[in-house]
Amino acid sequence: MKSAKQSDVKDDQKFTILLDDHSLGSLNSQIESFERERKILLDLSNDITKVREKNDLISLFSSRIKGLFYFTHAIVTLIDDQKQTYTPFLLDHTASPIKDHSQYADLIHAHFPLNEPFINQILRSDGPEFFLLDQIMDQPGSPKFLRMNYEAGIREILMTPLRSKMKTIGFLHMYSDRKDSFCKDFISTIKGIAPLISGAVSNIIKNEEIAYKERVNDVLLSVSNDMVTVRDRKDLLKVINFGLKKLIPFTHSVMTVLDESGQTYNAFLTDEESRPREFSKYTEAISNPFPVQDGIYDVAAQSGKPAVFNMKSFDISKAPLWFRLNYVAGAREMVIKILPEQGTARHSLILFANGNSTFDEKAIHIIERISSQLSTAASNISANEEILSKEQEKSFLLDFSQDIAGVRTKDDLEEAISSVLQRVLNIRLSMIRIIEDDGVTLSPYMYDKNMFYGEEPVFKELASKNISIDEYLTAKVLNSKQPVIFNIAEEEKKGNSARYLYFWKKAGLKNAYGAALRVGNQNLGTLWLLTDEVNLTLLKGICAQISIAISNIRANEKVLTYKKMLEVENDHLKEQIHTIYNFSEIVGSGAEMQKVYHLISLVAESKSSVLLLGETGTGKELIARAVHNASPRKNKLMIKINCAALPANLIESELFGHEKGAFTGATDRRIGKFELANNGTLFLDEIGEMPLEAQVKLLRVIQEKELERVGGKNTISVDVRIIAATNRDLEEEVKAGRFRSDLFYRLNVFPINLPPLRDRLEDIAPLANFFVGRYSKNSGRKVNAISPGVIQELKSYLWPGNVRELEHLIERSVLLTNETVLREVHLPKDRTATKNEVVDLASRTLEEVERSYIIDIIKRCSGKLSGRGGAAEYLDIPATTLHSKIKKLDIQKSEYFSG
Ligand SMILES: Nc1ncnc2c1ncn2[C@@H]1O[C@H](COP(=O)(O)OP(=O)(O)OP(=O)(O)O)[C@@H](O)[C@H]1O
Repeated sequence: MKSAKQSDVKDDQKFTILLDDHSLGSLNSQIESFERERKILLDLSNDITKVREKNDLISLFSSRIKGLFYFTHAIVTLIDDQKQTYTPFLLDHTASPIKDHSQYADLIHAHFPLNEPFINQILRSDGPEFFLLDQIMDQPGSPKFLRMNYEAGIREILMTPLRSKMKTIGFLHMYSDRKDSFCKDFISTIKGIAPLISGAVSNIIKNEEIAYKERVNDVLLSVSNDMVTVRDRKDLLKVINFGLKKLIPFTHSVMTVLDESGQTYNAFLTDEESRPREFSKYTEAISNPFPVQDGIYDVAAQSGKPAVFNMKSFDISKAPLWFRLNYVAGAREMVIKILPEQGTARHSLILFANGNSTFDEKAIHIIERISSQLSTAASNISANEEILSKEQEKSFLLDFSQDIAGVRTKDDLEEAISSVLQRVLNIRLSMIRIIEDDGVTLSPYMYDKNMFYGEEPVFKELASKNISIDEYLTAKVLNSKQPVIFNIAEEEKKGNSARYLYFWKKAGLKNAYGAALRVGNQNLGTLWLLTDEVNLTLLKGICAQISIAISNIRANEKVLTYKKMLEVENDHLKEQIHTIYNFSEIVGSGAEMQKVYHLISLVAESKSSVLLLGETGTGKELIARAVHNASPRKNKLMIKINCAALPANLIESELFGHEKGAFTGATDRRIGKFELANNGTLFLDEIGEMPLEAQVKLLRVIQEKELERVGGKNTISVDVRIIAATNRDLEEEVKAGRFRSDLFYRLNVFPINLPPLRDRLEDIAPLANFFVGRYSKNSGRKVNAISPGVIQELKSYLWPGNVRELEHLIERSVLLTNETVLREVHLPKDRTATKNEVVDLASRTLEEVERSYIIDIIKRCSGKLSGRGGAAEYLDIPATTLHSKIKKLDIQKSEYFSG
């Protein structure tokens, strides 16, 4: 290497040559050369004062020097003390042979390390240093621009340190493509010019600094003015993009806000310029919360200063989603500033850049200066938004409460809910469940039938089931004061209530919200909504309104049901009054009836089922009423069902009631007889006529003491005492398969047989007198007695229709008489034996039949054998014949006077 120092000529040496040579010619030429140099320097210093564009300095310098010496181009680089690098500062692009090189653009912004032999040599030197490129360009640490220039034909370089106030501020690089360009004079000229260039460069730097500061101040002032007028997020974004971007060349920005717990942060402001917007996961990235402990946010929070990140140095697979998306979109550097705390919200500003070193000292300083204003603006926006949303909430809840106030029925409520939740808030109602009276089960109350299109039947089936208050999700909701958010995917992972989750998932929404419906502190039920996002305060308000509405509707329904029940009860009471009026007395004190009374007294107090057996008209209903009236249930209703008169298709609904819409024609809810008889007595008349199918259901209710209304979902407990009656032989019916044996045994707990009237001869006269009293009073007649002849006639009749037949006969006869004594009754002509008797006859001998028949007739004739109304007349045989038969058949008086 040829040292620049070797060709350096000292001033005192120049003087020696002048004295030694005494050559005027040479002196003159030197003077000329000095003159030329002086002029060039003078011109240059004049030019420099006129420089407007900083690069003009280098072009002017080059053109002036080129008037004296040959070289290709020159540049000035500046030292960055902090980074210990130097970087191009003044460039003469047109003259540069590498201006078309693909790396030229990068090169002119590059920073080259100071700490390498080539530069160290220049730093140590007090003047220009000359180098041959081929000797230095491949040295370790040599800057790459040397080789690039060499490849473009450059062979020599003259490097001159530029110094200001004893400090090296940069270098003047001069290049030449010819050998030996940098002669002694050239070097000496450059050495002379160097202070001038240094001065000019430092002036440029100073000016640039001043201009930059002014610009920063101007921009920050206008940003700060704009910031005052910021009302919403959009305004703020504009200020950042149009203001801040004038000072920092970032590509796009994001602002985040910390959640209340301080554990996660969310996007607060997103930039239209953001390229990740084009990615499908963008929405997820800007709506999801991210944990603060992600190695980015927490690092920035700890540093307190704007933290610059080289995005390349991150393990992308582990970085948060927003980071990944930005990286994929081309961002390589970012800076995060956690803005100073204002109120409760803590915002952060994130700026992205595609290249490196965008966020330098200056950028960081600007971010610092703007951060407090930015934070105030963001906090104001948050506060404004909160006020606005509170106002919206209030007016929304007011509207909703007005809608709800008008709600009277479930249908109204459904309409109000769907119009508000779905149409206004885009929330789907999954289900409302109500806690039943038992306090432990929840039954479905309302759900969106169209929600699970295509799978309605499966959903309906699932939704129609009762669930326990201990069910995992339900219990969580009922025990929480706030609505509970369930992330569907997470719940699914946990494996909870998988079938519901399946449907929730089908709705395509991320979250399910469960809220307890409450009135006061009382849990009423649960409300399930499907939505991705909902304002929890609003949801609480909605729940409160819905709770009140449901409790009103339910109260209303209860009142209506109660009213209906009262109406029905009223009908029954009227009937009962009528019945009591009719049957206030059971007439008959004969031995047979005494047995019956005894049995009634034994069973009445208990809850046992009673089975009343006896022919038609024997007074079974009367006895049933007597049992009820003698029981502790006497103040409740005795409800009668005539099983023979029930239409087959309505038996169930009659017994157990039905819900509205349970079947065609069920336009209203109906309370069944069982429910009506709750705590009272159910009298099942003509039980033997009940169809088998209904017998099964009856048995179930009697056994389980609970029922379900037709079309209903809830079981209703009932406490009912059963009294059944039949004139059929139930055992025979069981044998014939027409009556279920299990039901028979259930009913036959305490059978009471009512005697036929023909076996109660002693009761005939009191009964007849009783009916005469009743019907003469009812019809306004004055009949007050019955002739003995009529009594005799009545006793001798077989009474297939029993007491009822007697009653009707007397009623008719009273109407037909004008006298005060009933002297005539119109008994049917056919007085043949009843069917039972015929059956009976078959098993006995003729003599036995004759004997019992004669005793029976004498009994009916009250022991009178001959004369009018006597047994002989009735038997249509002479009295003497009767006497001989009595003798022959050994009939004792005690037999026909026995009672
Ligand atoms: N001991 C009695 N005292 C007064 N009236 C009676 C007596 N027994 C029956 N009656 C009257 O006879 C009529 C028929 O009685 P009830 O309807 O109780 O008979 P039943 O056995 O239930 O008949 P069915 O089997 O046909 O239903 C009623 O009007 C009832 O008032």
